[in-house]
Amino acid sequence: MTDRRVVVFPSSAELGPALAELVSSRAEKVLGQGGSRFSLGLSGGSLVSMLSKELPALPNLDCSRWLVGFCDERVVPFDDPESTYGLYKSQLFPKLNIPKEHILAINHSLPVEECAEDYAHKLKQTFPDDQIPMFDMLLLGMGPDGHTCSLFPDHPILQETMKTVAPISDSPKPPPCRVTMTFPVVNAARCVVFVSTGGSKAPVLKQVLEGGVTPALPAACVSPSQGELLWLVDEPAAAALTLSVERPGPGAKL
Ligand SMILES: O=C(O)[C@H](O)[C@@H](O)[C@H](O)[C@H](O)COP(=O)(O)O
Repeated sequence: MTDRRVVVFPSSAELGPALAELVSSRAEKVLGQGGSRFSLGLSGGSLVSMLSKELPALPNLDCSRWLVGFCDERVVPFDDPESTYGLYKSQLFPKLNIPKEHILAINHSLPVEECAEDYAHKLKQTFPDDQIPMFDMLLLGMGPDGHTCSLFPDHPILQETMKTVAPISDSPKPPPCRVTMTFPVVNAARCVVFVSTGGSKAPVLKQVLEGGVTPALPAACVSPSQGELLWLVDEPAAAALTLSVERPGPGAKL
């Protein structure tokens, strides 16, 4: 059973710096324990602006041994405002010293099926010793329907067990063509961190964390088999929760 922590912050103004500190401290830990790199999976949504503001604000952050991939991606050109890679490329990457060749982007010019295969191949090459690519940390968001990555409720790819990356050409949320890590990859990660803020997430957060919905929503199926699971949320998102949560004081380390 995954050790799950639910950590509530007054608002995203307090959550953002704590998230950046968490990512940085886990990177230091992995690299300090002899790891040759720190592998991090990014998601889109509000994480883009939060990370772009808070990571560069950390003093002396050295990302030269970070390896960055994407938990899911929209199959659109990088200069399309819908491209998650494109957003990070303009907002975050110029502010960090991640070597360009350590950023795993999709090949958006391929048809969606081939794009998924190509991205799966890149993961295989990047994690040659892992049967399933094992990221040190994945950062995830959750939609109001309970989706995470591009794993949407009731979609057949929720059952995928063979592929590490799946194509989707009928996403209920536009754009329709996407590629996404599958549950086997998400649940192989050493640490998964969800970030969810705002009162519009309160009902779905309660369903995901406290159960009661059958079949379980995609975000509720994230349960790293050997890793940690953290939910970082703000008070408005946590408003309906009755389970016990952590409320760290200012500057507390996670
Ligand atoms: O590809 C997408 O459609 C989005 O990236 C989406 O999956 C997002 O991550 C969630 O909806 C959470 O969004 P927020 O971070 O804004 O809550």
